[in-house]
Amino acid sequence: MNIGFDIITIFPGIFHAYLGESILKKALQKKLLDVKVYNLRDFTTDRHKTVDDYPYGGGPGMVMKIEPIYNAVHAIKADGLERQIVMLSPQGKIYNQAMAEEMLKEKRRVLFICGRYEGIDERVRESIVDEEISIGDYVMTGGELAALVIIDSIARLIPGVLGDEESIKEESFTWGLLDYPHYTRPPEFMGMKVPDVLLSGNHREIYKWRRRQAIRRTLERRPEILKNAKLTDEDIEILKEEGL
Ligand SMILES: Nc1nonc1C(=O)N[C@@H]1CC[C@H](O)C1
Repeated sequence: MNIGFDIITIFPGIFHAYLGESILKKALQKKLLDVKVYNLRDFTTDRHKTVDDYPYGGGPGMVMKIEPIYNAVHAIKADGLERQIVMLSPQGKIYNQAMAEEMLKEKRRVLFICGRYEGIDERVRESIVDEEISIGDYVMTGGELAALVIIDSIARLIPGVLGDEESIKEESFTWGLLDYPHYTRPPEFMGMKVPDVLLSGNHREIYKWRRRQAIRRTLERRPEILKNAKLTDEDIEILKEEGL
């Protein structure tokens, strides 16, 4: 059984739009993953379907109420499946590829609580949430994009979702490095030529060139991630040649 996602949001259409296209649409059709989207307003009890209210203590904006979220989580969990309940917020652990791989490996269903407004009543964090995740140090209008980023980056790791499983093995962060440069036809465009080695058909030389480019690019742009990279002795030689 593959990983599954439940999503609590006041904007279900955001998910239907993104998950209704391309690779993820096909993956859902092939049941390589499962995503259920719940409209938080369906778990309110008043005729206005209220999900937010004014903040105690005053201040700008509105705060998401705990009762609808509690009702939604309680109803979703009634199927008895074990879930990791994740709240998306800028105060969470910064998301990365290692977390994507870990969540996939755990295969535990993930329930996303997507915030809106100024934020969510703190008692949700205290009594319902297992983990808080942020996709970066910036503030969005809602947590929906964060949930989609996590779903997308995990789904593409599921065998059979991408056409070519090889691409996962050699991409940014899988080596623990930034990606190498990619080229396709034409071989020359406005005087810019494709590196000869890529036209040589020599797979060993092409691999070495790509590895060198990935190391060089990582050194230039993100030297801090080198310390966690899975470097071979040959890589160490390249680093020395690159002056490190
Ligand atoms: N960065 C992030 N990573 O995950 N979520 C966010 C994020 O900005 N959330 C918004 C904050 C207020 C609003 O409720 C939703």
